[in-house]
Amino acid sequence: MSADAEGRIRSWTLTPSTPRFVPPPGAVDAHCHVFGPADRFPFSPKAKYMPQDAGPEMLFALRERLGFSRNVIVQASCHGTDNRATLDAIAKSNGTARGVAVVDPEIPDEDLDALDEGGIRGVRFNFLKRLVEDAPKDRFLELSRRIARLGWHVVVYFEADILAELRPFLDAIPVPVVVDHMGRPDVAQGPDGADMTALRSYLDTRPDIWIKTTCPDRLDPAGAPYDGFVHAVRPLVEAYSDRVLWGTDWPHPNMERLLPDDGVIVDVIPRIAVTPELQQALLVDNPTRLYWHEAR
Ligand SMILES: O=C(O)c1cc(C(=O)O)oc(=O)c1
Repeated sequence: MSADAEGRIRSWTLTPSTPRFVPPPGAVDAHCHVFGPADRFPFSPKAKYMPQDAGPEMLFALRERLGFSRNVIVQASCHGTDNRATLDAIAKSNGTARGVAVVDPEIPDEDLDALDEGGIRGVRFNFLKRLVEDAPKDRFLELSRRIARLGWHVVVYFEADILAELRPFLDAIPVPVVVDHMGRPDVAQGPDGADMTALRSYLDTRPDIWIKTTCPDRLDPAGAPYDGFVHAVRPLVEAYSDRVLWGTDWPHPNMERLLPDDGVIVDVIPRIAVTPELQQALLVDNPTRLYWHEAR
């Protein structure tokens, strides 16, 4: 594990390998984060982990190395509801990054407008108890109604064992829903296992539910080259090709014990999206529709 003198943890590899796969022009890393820099953007007092700085310069250098053109920066839980680090990274991107915020559900409309101006296109609701203290469903629902006027969506992060319990809440969300890391299915169950079956039946209820086919490193206990992840996820990419997204998840919050290699993670893409058409949808067309829709 890599911790510095202050106990701040590094969860990313400093020298990722260069992937063999070359993403199509305009490819979007649609799930990544920034941490700090903490001297300008301190972490939340409620943060469940204290990472080393991983700011926009590092993110954009990685993007270059991996062959991507754009980023969607998702507010990390360690920054709580203070979105300044995410907004700062978007502002430094010259229009090549958009973001997803975490906000207090009672945020005033003017503050939502300011976030929209700063490149935010959705809000994230996190249901992982190891990351956040509470997830007030009623207040989240009210907020999801209020963001409809902005054309935003909701991003939800939950684990497979609570999908059934969350269904009434999820079904009531009146804007598009993006499911982080596919709702963390047990990929070892395979493509027809209970978790994937439950996810598919949720996806089949509405055409505006999207999934991020991300995090082989988190979801495949067998590790690289992530054969179990590929086996379980490839059929999903094929069945829902117009509503799948992909991202590195850099700087891989809480993955300090395994330090995922981003180059290896990128090389999973052509194994889950096996044709140029599927790759174009996953990496370019779908994220453009969701995050750069005004530019079409
Ligand atoms: O599984 C995680 O630990 C994790 C944490 C965060 C976050 O802290 O925001 O974001 C993610 O996408 C995944």
